[in-house]
Amino acid sequence: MNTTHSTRHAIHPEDFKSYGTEKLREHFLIENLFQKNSVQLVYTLYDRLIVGGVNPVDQSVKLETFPTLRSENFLDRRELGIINVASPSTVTVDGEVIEVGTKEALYVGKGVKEVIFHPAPNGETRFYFNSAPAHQAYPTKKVSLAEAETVELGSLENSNHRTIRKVLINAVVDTCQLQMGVTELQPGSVWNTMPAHTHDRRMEAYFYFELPEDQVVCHFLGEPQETRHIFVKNYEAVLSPPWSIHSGAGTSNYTFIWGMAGENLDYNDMDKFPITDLK
Ligand SMILES: O=C(O)C(=O)C[C@H](O)C(=O)CO
Ligand SMILES: [Zn+2]
Repeated sequence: MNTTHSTRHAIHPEDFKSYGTEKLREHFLIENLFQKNSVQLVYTLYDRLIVGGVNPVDQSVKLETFPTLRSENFLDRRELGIINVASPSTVTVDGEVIEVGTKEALYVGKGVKEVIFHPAPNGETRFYFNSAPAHQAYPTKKVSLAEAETVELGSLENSNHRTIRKVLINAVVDTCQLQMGVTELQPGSVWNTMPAHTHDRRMEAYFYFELPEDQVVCHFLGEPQETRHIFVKNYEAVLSPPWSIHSGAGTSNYTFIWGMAGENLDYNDMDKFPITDLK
């Protein structure tokens, strides 16, 4: 088996308040997502979203089921959103070879039996993925950046000028509950998702990349009136329960992938907090 998996339990916001650095990192930070020729994944009990990474270097890597799922194939009861965060490469979905360029996305629906990730010719291959329980089979679809719903937010003056590309959202592709996108900070801008928000009906995971190796993002989480922070490095992810804000400030600009699952597919269903009310 080429898969390493672990489980993250859901945390009560009152308990969260007592957590120190080590516990916060243990429960919310996901490190080491890319290990040579393997799938690394975390099964969360936040809407049962799976956060994973695949790093095929010199051999193809198959997405295999694992004991927690108790299903014959990974996607027997799930859907999958993949985003390529390195060189252009290919993924085979039930025998069909699909080219996935850098930052392009691939939605794979429930019922697909075989997903195989292939190394890029230069060996620089990293696929990030999220998977959520699914109750309907929707077709597999590749989504290019040009097909994404794109919005520009923020300003250089407020250090938060960024481009949000909603690649896997219901205006672009049919999904059961998964939504994913790529947000790029412009040079000189370091703040994502400010004003910060929560969305009670969906959990979220943020995955940071294109962050220089010697730089970090200070990611904020917790209820808006009582926040905590985690320092995050390149290729690391942070879980955000529905009651938590998710926002970060980097020591440089960077890119991140957001992925959500839960009660609805309404990206705009979020409660924004005035910056001056955060504590
Ligand atoms: O920079 C941002 O703002 C975001 O990318 C926000 C995410 O899309 C998000 O949190 C959606 O709920
Ligand atoms: Zn959000």
